Amino acid sequence: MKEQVQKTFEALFALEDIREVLREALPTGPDPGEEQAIRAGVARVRAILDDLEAGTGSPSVTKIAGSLGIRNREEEIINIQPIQAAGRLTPEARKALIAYGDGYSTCDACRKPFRLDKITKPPIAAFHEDLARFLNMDVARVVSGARRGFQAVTSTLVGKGDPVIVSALAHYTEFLAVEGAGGAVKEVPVSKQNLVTPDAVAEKIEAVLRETGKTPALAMIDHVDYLFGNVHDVAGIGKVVHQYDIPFLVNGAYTVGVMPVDGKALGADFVVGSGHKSMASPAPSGVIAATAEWAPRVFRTTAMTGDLTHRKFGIKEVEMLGCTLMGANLIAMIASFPTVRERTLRWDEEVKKSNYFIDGLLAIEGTKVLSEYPRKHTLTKVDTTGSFDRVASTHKRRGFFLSDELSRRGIVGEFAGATRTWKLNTFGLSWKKIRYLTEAFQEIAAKYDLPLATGTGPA
Ligand SMILES: Cc1ncc(COP(=O)(O)O)c(C=O)c1O
Repeated sequence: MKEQVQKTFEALFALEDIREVLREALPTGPDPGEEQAIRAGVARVRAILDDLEAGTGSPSVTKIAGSLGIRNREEEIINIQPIQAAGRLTPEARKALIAYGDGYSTCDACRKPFRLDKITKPPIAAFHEDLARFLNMDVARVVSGARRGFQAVTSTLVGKGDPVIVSALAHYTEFLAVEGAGGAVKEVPVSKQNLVTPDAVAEKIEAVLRETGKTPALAMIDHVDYLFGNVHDVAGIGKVVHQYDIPFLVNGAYTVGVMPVDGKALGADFVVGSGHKSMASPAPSGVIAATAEWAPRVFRTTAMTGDLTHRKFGIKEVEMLGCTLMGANLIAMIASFPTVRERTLRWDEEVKKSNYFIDGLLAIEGTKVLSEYPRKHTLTKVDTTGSFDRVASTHKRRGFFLSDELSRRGIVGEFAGATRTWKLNTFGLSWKKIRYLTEAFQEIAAKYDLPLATGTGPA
């Protein structure tokens, strides 16, 4: 059924393509080139059909999305929204959403042993193995968001009153996961550069030991934090926490799916990633991976039986509530995976683009970068109080003037009216778009007489 629906969609869009091609190819009036034009048209139609048959082809997802009233935003605009950048879907994922939208669409061929990660058709089992390999971990599961990964680990390892090490830049969902398990967060302060250092982690552990007499049940550190997009020395921190025999969770919400992440090299016992944030997947989706040492605990199967019926559910994993990411979200995640895996290898280029843009922004006098600089990530916090915000104070649109100017140039994603200290993300923008973006900001600066400085560094 699913395949039929997809085929019908494709056929419809192919027809539309054909019509467009013919419209272009056929001249409106009598024309000596008519026959040639028709031939060219037919050749293009044939190419479209060939593509279709080969499954490589052109029934563009933009059109599918368009027919459903969904705009394919990124084709028309430049989006610098800080948290969406690496979650945007691939065309393959968009197709998968349509084909697998029905409820339990992934479960048609669920056979013994009845569990999502064991399904071979579609190849969900193989995807789990790919995911573990991708992160250089031993076992992986999909979850509905990074937060459910944190929760699985805290619920397994953290008991009432247990201290848990997090950083002062930890995401709120880590706090909630600790709270849900009855634990107590112990925050590691950050350095002047807003970095979490191994030394600071060691000091905090010592302080916790002194104050509570307890070894922390878990350390959870964000590989890249959500506030500054700074890259923290998680490998160094991993070494420290292991000296105290504390299990270590690396929160890769901003790294898994955009840059290479080698869990074992980081000393991670658990790596958690966010599908909708960084793996070109729909929300909610995410991943949790564990080492062979910890997997049996966090992915333990149920021992529960019914007291009346004595039913058993053997293979179902307690923390995963049996099965997790069923249906379209999972298949879309799988559909994006080849692209995601490949793009992590081009991370250096993403960082170069990020620095190119930030340098261009810093060239506008009064602008500062609050994140570490040069940039090591594409998520950056900037301070434009001394530049664009000076214009806002006298402009009749106040703080909205910058958003107005940007949207006139096809740039969206900043929080309109909240552009004093603010975050943006350049991930996935082509060099052409990066240059355009840089010029657009400088053009706006020039329009309002904000001078361009040379050799500007960070704050
Ligand atoms: C650093 C960080 N960790 C975790 C999360 C939660 O991720 P998810 O929405 O996948 O649960 C977010 C995003 O909201 C985040 O920015």
